[in-house]
Amino acid sequence: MSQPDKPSARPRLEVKVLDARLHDYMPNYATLGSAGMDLRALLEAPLTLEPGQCELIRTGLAIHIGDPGLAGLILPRSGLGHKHGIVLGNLVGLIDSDYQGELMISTWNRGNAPFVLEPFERLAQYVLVPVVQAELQIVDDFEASLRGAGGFGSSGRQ
Ligand SMILES: O=c1ccn([C@H]2C[C@H](O)[C@@H](COP(=O)(O)OP(=O)(O)OP(=O)(O)O)O2)c(=O)[nH]1
Ligand SMILES: [Mg+2]
Repeated sequence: MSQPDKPSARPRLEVKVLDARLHDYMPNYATLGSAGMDLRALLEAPLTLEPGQCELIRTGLAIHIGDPGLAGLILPRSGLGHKHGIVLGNLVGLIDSDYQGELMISTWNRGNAPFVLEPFERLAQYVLVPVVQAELQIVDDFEASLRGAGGFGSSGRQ
């Protein structure tokens, strides 16, 4: 594409700031091409996560997407996950378009060393994605496909 960094029209999402300190730390896209906005840990003091420990961490923000054609994803930050083993207890957070509560981050230390999470540290990222809702239609048989029911490595490894 000739202008890969050209910003496209952005949906406008309503956000409630549940803790006034967050006004100084509102999520944003770090670069024009960033897919996610970083979410910060709303903590009163540093929190030590022991190896294997998982805690639900507040973000202080509620985002109402309001459009069933969109959803939010909470994803780990790659640096925290790869270098420090700080990932999500639910692996991925899926935020429904009608959810109006506070965004919470299930924070899991899957590593071998304690990790100290600092107040307002960027902990995870929020990605807005398109969603298609489906209707299920019950049938007795499918029209045959090339793959059929083959899966889980049925095509080999090479
Ligand atoms: O990491 C997450 C995952 C979910 N949520 C919120 C938003 C989401 O819309 C709601 C419900 O999430 P989900 O449907 O994944 O959880 P559930 O266990 O099925 O709960 P529920 O019965 O409320 O749907 O919880 C978060 O704040 N953070
Ligand atoms: Mg659910």
